[in-house]
Amino acid sequence: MRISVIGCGYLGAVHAACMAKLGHVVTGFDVDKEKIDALRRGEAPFFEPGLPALLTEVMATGRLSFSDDPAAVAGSNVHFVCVGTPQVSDGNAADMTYVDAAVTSLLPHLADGDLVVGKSTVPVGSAERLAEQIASTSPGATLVWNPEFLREGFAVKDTLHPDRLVYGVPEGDAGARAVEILDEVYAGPIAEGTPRIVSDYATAQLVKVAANSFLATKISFINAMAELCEATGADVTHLAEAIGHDERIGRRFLNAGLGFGGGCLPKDIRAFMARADELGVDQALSFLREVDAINLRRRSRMVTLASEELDGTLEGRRIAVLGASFKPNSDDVRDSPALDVAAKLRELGAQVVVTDPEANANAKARQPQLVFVESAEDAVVDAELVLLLTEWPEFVQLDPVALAKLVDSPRMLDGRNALDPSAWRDAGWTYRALGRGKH
Ligand SMILES: NC(=O)C1=CN([C@@H]2O[C@H](COP(=O)(O)OP(=O)(O)OC[C@H]3O[C@@H](n4cnc5c(N)ncnc54)[C@H](O)[C@@H]3O)[C@@H](O)[C@H]2O)C=CC1
Ligand SMILES: O=C(O)[C@H]1O[C@H](OP(=O)(O)OP(=O)(O)OC[C@H]2O[C@@H](n3ccc(=O)[nH]c3=O)[C@H](O)[C@@H]2O)[C@H](O)[C@@H](O)[C@@H]1O
Repeated sequence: MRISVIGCGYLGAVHAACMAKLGHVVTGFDVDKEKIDALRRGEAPFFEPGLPALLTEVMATGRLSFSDDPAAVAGSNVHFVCVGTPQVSDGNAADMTYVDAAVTSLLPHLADGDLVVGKSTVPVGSAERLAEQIASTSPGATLVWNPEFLREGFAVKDTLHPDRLVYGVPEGDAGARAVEILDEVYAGPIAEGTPRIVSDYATAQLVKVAANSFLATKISFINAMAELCEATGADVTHLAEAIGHDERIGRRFLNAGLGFGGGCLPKDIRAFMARADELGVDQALSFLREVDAINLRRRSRMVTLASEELDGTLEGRRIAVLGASFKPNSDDVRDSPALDVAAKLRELGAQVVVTDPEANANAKARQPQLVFVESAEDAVVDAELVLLLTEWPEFVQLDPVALAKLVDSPRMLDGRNALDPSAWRDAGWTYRALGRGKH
């Protein structure tokens, strides 16, 4: 198959490389020339484990190329739309300008029989609108909605071996033909037994936001329990373990702490609420307002705990922050809880020194007033308080005995319930964590 991928960010660059790995001939197009130049050199423009090696491997086959020229997509038969859908600056809705621009730039290059495959996360109803637009200029082309469920940090594995495939197709022959073509595109995962669900446009678009809403709700549920644990002296990590043994509940996504961030869960639940509002069914999703509120409360709780640890005075106090990315194994700082807390502490007068194994540069671009250093050891020198805000393995494995010698006062606030409290206490630290014991 000849495939084009429009938008080569966290989703698109991985998708393009994985499609080439599956044996297709792929052209990646992005309007960001710097990103395209890096990809052309075989360099991943962001940190994603496994992507650099995959790029090297598939570019050597000659099956993968990149361009910043929209005309480069001509000649491909399947066009994946992978551009961003961030939150609008003045509200909660998804900003559809990038998707609209991508489809508009694609239209002049579409041929009869081509498939346009939407992968971006969009408000339900977008596919129907875009299908009409495509039909008005290229009636021989068909739109499919094929949402993506990959996780950053596992993006290559999740794309090559997805846990399910969802196709939203139009009715009739065009839909049936679209299914056949997509089955050919995903022949590799399908041969491995990946389940595939074929449905209509509306369902396919809703599946994506429903999945992210469920995940966000699960995290906020355990963080609500963490609030109860803080009020009662209970331990949320034991609670999560105990309820997680019930297979109907499951242990995954029950890690209490600073809550969810990133370029997806927060903006997706807000955009979903905004869309429900437009559809007149806002009450159906009113619980997501609470999910969002619980999530944001964890960040302010962390700031309060930091202040309490320092006897109510943040002004001029030296605080080390371990972690800036929204989760480990990613350099993504979009809506990062860690960076948010670090910025707030600085705003309140603390001298904050931040370190992250991969996200320092991205974090500095967003919060240039913060001080960034290269290692945890550098960050904690003379610190009166250390905050673990992103549970990178290198932070979780830090030696509390060695670190105690570098700090001014051995006080640890664990924002991710990632450390072994007794190891830190035995090394002379005051250890506190979100949702663990009475604060
Ligand atoms: N990042 C993730 O883990 C996942 C993201 N998604 C969804 O995928 C979409 C993309 O997300 P990310 O890759 O994270 O965003 P991103 O911001 O990393 O990448 C978007 C890319 O699109 C490019 N772009 C913008 N307008 C364009 C145009 N008109 N033509 C060509 N390229 C254009 C940008 O330059 C950028 O490189 C979003 O809707 C997101 O919700 C879905 C599943 C996973
Ligand atoms: O739509 C998307 O873009 C993607 O969003 C999430 O993936 P991702 O944002 O990469 O990261 P997650 O692993 O879901 O973590 C999201 C946030 O939740 C937090 N989290 C996760 C799990 C948990 O138990 N507790 C918790 O606080 C993480 O620290 C992180 O800040 C979904 O997991 C993917 O399935 C989806 O495709």
